Amino acid sequence: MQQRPAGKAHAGLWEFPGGKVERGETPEEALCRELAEELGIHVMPDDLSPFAFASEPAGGGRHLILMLYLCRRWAGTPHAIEAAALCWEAPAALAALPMPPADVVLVEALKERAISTICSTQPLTASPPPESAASRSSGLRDG
Ligand SMILES: Nc1nc2c([nH]c(=O)n2[C@H]2C[C@H](O)[C@@H](COP(=O)(O)OP(=O)(O)OP(=O)(O)O)O2)c(=O)[nH]1
Repeated sequence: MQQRPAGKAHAGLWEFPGGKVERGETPEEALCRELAEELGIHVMPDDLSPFAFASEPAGGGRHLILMLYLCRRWAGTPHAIEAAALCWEAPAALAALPMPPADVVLVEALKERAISTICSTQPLTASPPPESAASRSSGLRDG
C-alpha cells in the first residue's frame, strides 16, 4: 500500500498503487505504467490477474471504478517515488489502515478470498459431511 501525499485528495490515506487509464491504454498497461512511475518496479501485463472491482461515487458528479489486480511477479524493489510512504501488509491487517471508501470493498474481497485460498491449502481436520447422492456418484466430496 502507498500513502497519498499532502496536497492531493485523500491525503494521508493508504491506497493500492495505480492510477487512471489513459487514452489508448488497456487497464493492465495503465497499471504497469503507474507501477513504474510510482514504485519504480517493472511488471508485464500478463503478470496481472483481475481480482475484484469497486464502484463508488467520487464526488463532483464523478464516479470511480477501481479495479484491483493481483501481481505475483515483478522486477525491481518498490520505492515511494510519488507516495509519502509504502507499507506491505497481509490482507487481515489492511483493514486497520485509513483508506478511501472504494478501497474498503476491495480489502474485504481480499480478506475473504485470501482466507479461502489459505483454507483450500490446509489439510482437512473436521469430520467430512455426510455424502450426498451426487457426490457419491461423482466420487467428489462436498466442501
Ligand atoms: N491508485 C489508486 N487510486 C485510488 C484508490 N482508491 C481511490 O479512491 N483512488 C482514487 C484516487 C484518484 O481519484 C483515483 C486515481 O487516480 P490517480 O492516482 O491517477 O490520480 P491522483 O489523485 O493521484 O491525481 P489526479 O490526477 O486526480 O490529480 O482513484 C486506490 O486504492 N488506488
